[in-house]
Amino acid sequence: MIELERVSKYYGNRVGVDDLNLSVPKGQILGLLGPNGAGKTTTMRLITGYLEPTKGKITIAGYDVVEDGLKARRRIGYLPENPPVYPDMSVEGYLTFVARIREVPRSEVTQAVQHVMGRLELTNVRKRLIGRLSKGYKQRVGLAQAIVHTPDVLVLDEPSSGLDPKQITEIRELIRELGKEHTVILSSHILPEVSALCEQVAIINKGKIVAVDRPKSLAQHIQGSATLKATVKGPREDVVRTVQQVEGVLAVKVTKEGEGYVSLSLDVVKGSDPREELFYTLAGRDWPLLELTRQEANLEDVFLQLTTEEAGAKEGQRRA
Ligand SMILES: Nc1ncnc2c1ncn2[C@@H]1O[C@H](COP(=O)(O)OP(=O)(O)OP(=O)(O)O)[C@@H](O)[C@H]1O
Repeated sequence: MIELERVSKYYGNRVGVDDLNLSVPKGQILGLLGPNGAGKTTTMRLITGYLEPTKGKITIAGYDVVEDGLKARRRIGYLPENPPVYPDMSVEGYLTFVARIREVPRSEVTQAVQHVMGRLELTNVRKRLIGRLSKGYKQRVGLAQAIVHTPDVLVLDEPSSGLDPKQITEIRELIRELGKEHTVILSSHILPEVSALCEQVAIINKGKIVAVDRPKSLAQHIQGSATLKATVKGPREDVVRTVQQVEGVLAVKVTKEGEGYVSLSLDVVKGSDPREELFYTLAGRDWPLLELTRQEANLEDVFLQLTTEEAGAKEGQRRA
């Protein structure tokens, strides 16, 4: 339903996105995850035809967004990061206006607006001015304007930004519902959001897609390279030096230090489990091990590993 082939967008000589390939099949919810400035908004604007790619090809339901712009755009509903809502219009008035712009046939406008207001639970506030609504309701209006012309594809840029936790839960529930009927691509820098909603995640960093997979599989990629958390009663420097020498331990970081004890976070070699050796080594030095836990990698670790230069370099060294 959404295809990007070798798409680049440069702003002058500045890279917005570089050589992106992405394919979202019908009915899927794909999350585009990346830190600030990674290129998420640029990707969204390219897909929706608001920006033209410098290079490459984008198609929506088979229509090229540049050559067949109108046909492609009819199939897209877009919720920008800051939706241009009109504060002085009523909810119903605004949605009617959008339905006309989006070329809903005249005879169907009223029904389309009623339907979408029902769907997003806006019927009770239909006469209210948008400017007087809470941020959560404004976001519902934003979603309503995106679906009023029943598009195949929904493009949602940071749909929960600026919402409180209760509103976030509500918006997520709505997006999950919408995902049953639409193909959705949403951008976010919030990991739990992406893991909770999306079947596929594309991680974008510095304009490039660095990984695409199911959230679970992404985490499994680096599983085995789990971290150990240990608290040891003993002198800081000696403990760190000794632990560093245990086979399978890659790096040691002190996370906390108290009177006579030290807490450590240990990176370990993929697939190895140095816990036993660690126990005997510390016992041999008469340093009681107060705590030892193993933490499997999660999506957050993958994200950090793929988007942090320092971590990336470290991973490179490990592989080498
Ligand atoms: N109109 C523009 N002119 C010049 N550079 C731009 C423009 N828009 C974006 N960029 C640059 O392109 C890169 C990608 O920006 P983009 O807004 O797509 O990132 P993002 O992932 O959406 O970030 P955020 O989460 O902060 O919104 C950044 O380096 C940004 O500075």
